[in-house]
Amino acid sequence: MSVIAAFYGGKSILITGATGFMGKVLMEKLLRTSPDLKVIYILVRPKAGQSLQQRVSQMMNCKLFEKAKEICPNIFEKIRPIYSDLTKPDLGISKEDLEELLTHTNIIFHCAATVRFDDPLRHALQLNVIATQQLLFMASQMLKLEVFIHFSTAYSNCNLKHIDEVIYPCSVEPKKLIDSVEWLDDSIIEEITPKLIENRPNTYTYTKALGEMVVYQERGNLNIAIIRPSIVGASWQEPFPGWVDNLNGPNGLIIAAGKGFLHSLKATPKAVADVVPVDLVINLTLAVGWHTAVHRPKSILIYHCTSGSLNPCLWTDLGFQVLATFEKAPLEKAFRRPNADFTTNNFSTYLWNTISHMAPAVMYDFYLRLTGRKPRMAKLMNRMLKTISMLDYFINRSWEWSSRNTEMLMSQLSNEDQKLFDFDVRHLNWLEYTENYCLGIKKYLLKEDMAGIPAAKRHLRMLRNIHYLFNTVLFLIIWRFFIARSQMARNVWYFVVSLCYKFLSYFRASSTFRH
Ligand SMILES: CCCCCCCCCCCCCCCCCCCC(=O)SCCNC(=O)CCNC(=O)[C@H](O)C(C)(C)COP(=O)(O)OP(=O)(O)OC[C@H]1O[C@@H](n2cnc3c(N)ncnc32)[C@H](O)[C@@H]1OP(=O)(O)O
Ligand SMILES: NC(=O)C1=CN([C@@H]2O[C@H](COP(=O)(O)OP(=O)(O)OC[C@H]3O[C@@H](n4cnc5c(N)ncnc54)[C@H](OP(=O)(O)O)[C@@H]3O)[C@@H](O)[C@H]2O)C=CC1
Repeated sequence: MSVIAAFYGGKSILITGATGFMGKVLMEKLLRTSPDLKVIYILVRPKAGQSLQQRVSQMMNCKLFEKAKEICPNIFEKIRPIYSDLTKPDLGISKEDLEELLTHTNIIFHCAATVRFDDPLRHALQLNVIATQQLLFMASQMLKLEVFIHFSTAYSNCNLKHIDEVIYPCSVEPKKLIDSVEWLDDSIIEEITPKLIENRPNTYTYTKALGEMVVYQERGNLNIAIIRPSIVGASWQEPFPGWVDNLNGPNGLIIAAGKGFLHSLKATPKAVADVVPVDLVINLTLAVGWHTAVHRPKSILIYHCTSGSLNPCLWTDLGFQVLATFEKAPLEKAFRRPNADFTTNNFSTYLWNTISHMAPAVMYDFYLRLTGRKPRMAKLMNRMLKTISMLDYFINRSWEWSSRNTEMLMSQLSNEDQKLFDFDVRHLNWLEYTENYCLGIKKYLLKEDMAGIPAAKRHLRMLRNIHYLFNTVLFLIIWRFFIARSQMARNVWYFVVSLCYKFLSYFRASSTFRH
């Protein structure tokens, strides 16, 4: 019997961010491996015109939960959605719901956050810091709470090269900042944001660092652990390979490469793609929850969940594996043939952005206009270039994360738990993982049918022919232009034509001779 699975049996578990990428996988694994858990409270806000119940049933009816439903048939009874908006006072939770949570909750997994890189500081602070503070306050009143697991990111201290499993001090006290933004005007906050985040690239990494500090300062007697994953990618094995449902991290650019939008990307040749599969992160999280509750460490332990030091994969290798997969299983309705390369300096990046991104988009928009349709490609390209500029910082640098706590935990698991909750990234085969990742994007994110692959391949062949035709016509036009204007070009042209003629005559003569 798995010790970890048994630990979650009979427990009342509170998850924030359960409708997010990691939250769903966490919930799925809990229901599949500990179907005898008592209840999972999930804090949800209504969204896109859907009520709480509608959102939750739509989520639970997705393919991700199919296996869990077989093992835990009464899955809907195990989930108790609770209305909450984390940006509201007291997290927007009603008095009755709060009472229930305070009385019953045994375990908290705090996943909710804004992960946008361009969020205004006020909003990022509200979700990643103030909501965490409020949740800690609520946790401190819980009668049966055994453990509080906080999700941070390995990049919360990306201003450092080597990052240890410790909480680093922030230059501004989180509480002082929270007080200040209450009365500061939005325009002033925007002005001081670059000064506050200093050498971090965005408000996300900055507020995640502040969030950790708040956890440390307001820990009281709570039994807390912090998980710091790097870039979380599609599932590796569970509940099936390749599951992914959003455009974050590398996903958007993988699609852009597969659809033929992305043709060049600046990446330092030796920079490591520190991607970790979502199921591996969740396995570590559940192991940490068990360990922290049972062993009650004296201080807050931080667990890095990264791949670079134990099983590194470079962005360049990952990129070429992505292209190789889309060669075998192309995405439907590609704009151009997937054929991308990495650039290493700003000049070549600018050049290729102009030639292979903006120029085809502008030409295609011209064609759309000519055929009476609305141009849209240049807008899409600009959006992709904006995304690339936001991710540039992470693709062109490498970090070292120590992982002593994660390794210590691995050594404490039983043989069965090491298999059921495998978080050893050394077991990952990158080639196989990347292939499943791309196929997962095709199937689960873009909802493309694998039966459409022959048609997608035909479409790519047609694009290749258009490409050759276009290049030939372009060459002839340019050449005609030169010939008309320069004697030198005409001389070269006559020389080449006479050479070809002599070559052909020689071949014809030698083949006649042989017969
Ligand atoms: C040469 C071969 C290449 C082969 C491929 C190689 C791939 C290499 C990829 C390298 C990626 C490196 C990634 C590093 C990430 C480090 C992460 C640190 C880890 C974390 O802790 S947090 C989790 C990560 N968080 C994110 O990734 C969020 C990033 N996104 C944003 O902040 C915003 O979305 C962004 C980029 C600022 C764009 O904002 P905006 O322009 O306002 O657009 P919207 O988000 O509102 O969306 C509008 C529209 O675009 C679609 N969308 C959203 N995101 C993407 C995306 N990444 N790519 C493409 N399209 C995207 C979205 O669905 C919307 O569509 P609509 O139809 O609704 O308009
Ligand atoms: N994905 C990654 O690559 C990494 C993620 N992390 C961390 O892991 C955690 C989970 O990330 P991930 O699952 O990817 O993020 P998602 O963006 O997929 O999910 C965020 C979750 O937070 C919820 N949320 C956001 N705002 C509110 C609000 N105002 N009220 C209530 N709920 C809200 C969202 O709810 P709704 O559905 O209503 O929007 C959603 O459930 C985060 O803490 C993140 O910092 C760390 C490293 C890497």
